[in-house]
Amino acid sequence: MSKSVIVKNVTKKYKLYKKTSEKLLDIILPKSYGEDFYALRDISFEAEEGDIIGFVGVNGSGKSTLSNVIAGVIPQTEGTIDIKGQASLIAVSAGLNNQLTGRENIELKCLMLGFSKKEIKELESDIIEFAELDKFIDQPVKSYSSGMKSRLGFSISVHTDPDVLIIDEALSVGDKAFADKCLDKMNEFKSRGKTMFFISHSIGQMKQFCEKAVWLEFGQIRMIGSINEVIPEYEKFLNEYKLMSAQEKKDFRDKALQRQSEPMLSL
Ligand SMILES: Nc1ncnc2c1ncn2[C@@H]1O[C@H](COP(=O)(O)OP(=O)(O)OP(=O)(O)O)[C@@H](O)[C@H]1O
Repeated sequence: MSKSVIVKNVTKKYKLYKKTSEKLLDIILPKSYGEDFYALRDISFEAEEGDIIGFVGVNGSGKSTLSNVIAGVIPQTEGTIDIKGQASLIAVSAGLNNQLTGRENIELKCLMLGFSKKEIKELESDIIEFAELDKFIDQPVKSYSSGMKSRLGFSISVHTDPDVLIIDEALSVGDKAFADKCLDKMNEFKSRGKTMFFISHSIGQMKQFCEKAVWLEFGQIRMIGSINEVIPEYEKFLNEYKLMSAQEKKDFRDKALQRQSEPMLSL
């Protein structure tokens, strides 16, 4: 098997400012203003062709940030990501221009991926049919429900045949029938040996679909392995986490963030 995605020492740092003036000072003065916040810290793992990897973790653990960084939607602050081929992100709000119609979004996304006008015309009807948008396809996307946006995003992504597919909570907003249709399409991709990353708060969907899992905790990898190893440990943690009081959750989070902000030791 050959490697399709290599994520090496990836860190994503944000600056948190208390006021806009702090942000301005940070830009114009050499002294640093604002507080560093690590949404991802020193993430490394590799995926093989045909791997289906689930990202799990409680809210704010960095799943979407990691998806966006792998898809090239946002840049990492440090580290490298090597991808064999083209990656495509499917997320509820990803990649659609709200001012354009559904049809214009199809054209724009396909043009950006290097398809010719003729190829786009050939793909268009399949994309619209799969997305079940019918007459709404010529309405601006800003008038779409979150389910409609998700269906359009999913349909464009799967029909442009990416090598690496990243699905971030995109199935959670549609209805069951559409989710089943998407799962069928994802299974087709799986049988064709594509690499996929899958994020869902549904542990059932994770177990059904993924073979491996990366458990993120406040921007760092807590565990990585087969789905059968990681999910039981994650569920055990979730049961304990759910029982924590708001203060205990805050202490747990503060401790993790404290560990995270300590300087990293290099080996
Ligand atoms: N643009 C930004 N500026 C500052 N902090 C950000 C930014 N985007 C994300 N973060 C922070 O990074 C952390 C990770 O966020 P992310 O959305 O990746 O988590 P998640 O695991 O996908 O959460 P959820 O399950 O709620 O979707 C959060 O604490 C979030 O507040």
